[in-house]
Amino acid sequence: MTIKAGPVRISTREAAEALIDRYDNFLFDCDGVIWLDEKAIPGVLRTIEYLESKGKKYVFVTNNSSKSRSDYVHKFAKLGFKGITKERVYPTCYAAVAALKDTYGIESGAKVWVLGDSGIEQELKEEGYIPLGGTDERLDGPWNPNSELLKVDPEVKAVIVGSTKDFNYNRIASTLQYLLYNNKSIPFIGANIDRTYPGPDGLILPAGGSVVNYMYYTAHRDFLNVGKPSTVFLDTILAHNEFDRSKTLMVGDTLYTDIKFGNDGQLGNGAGSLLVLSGGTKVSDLNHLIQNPHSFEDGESLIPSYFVDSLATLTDWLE
Ligand SMILES: C[C@H](OP(=O)(O)O)C(=O)O
Ligand SMILES: [Mg+2]
Repeated sequence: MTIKAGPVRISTREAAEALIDRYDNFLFDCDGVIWLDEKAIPGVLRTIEYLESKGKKYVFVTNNSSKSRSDYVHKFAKLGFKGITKERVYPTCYAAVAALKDTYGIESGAKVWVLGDSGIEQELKEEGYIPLGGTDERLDGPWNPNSELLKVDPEVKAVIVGSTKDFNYNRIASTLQYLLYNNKSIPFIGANIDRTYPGPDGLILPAGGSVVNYMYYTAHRDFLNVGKPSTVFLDTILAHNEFDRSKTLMVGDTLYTDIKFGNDGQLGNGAGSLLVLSGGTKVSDLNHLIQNPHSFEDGESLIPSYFVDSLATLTDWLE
């Protein structure tokens, strides 16, 4: 299947070289770009090492809030990536905690209700916040209408909802109490809008956006999305790393998070998004978007500047 117009397919050595020459800094999405669940995508490590040898700078940006930055450092090391420190990993659990202070002025020491995995709890503790809910074992098991955790702690200052596989009725019901409390006045931070993520062997799995949107629907109130495609998140990452926006490329496998993130953020002077086809988006999805951009919300902002089969393909030509 061929693409009719729009993004440039990187399919030759010259095109790969020109692409890499054009950018100094790379933002890499993780699920579907670097790994599929616990397995690295073959050849990706080689590409990262190649970029490193060319003096390129890079960081990782993931909407998966289940793991903290320290957990991700371990995951990278386990998969053979060298020298990936905490400062180079931006999961949305980190972004959610940053938003407490930066967006809502909530000081450390405050209690925060969590519907999500330990990544959020760990990042909260690191900044001196007190997580409630989250992985608390009293929320495991069958529905308990007498649970003490259905009573709102009035000291809770915010609710963070993100990715979790432990999404059960006790957790939903307790979280709902906080989201409705005091005329819905407690800030509601969403750490993920992804509907699905690509698992191994082509399996498509529900992602954290399904959890966040469940709470959005049942509480009937909006949330602040702190993850991709938030331009606030992008600006923070660029500022931390002193990356020149015009020399930065976003590499991702999802159109409405990664590609929109690069496009809305005006990376690469308006040409700073590279779609890889190793994750959740197939060439037929891209074709469909290009042919019918107006049937998608803000469709133009989803079209990548470039696309390539996989990050690994770039170095297949270059070495
Ligand atoms: C899909 C997403 O992860 P990312 O692709 O942003 O690493 C997620 O796991 O919700
Ligand atoms: Mg991805």
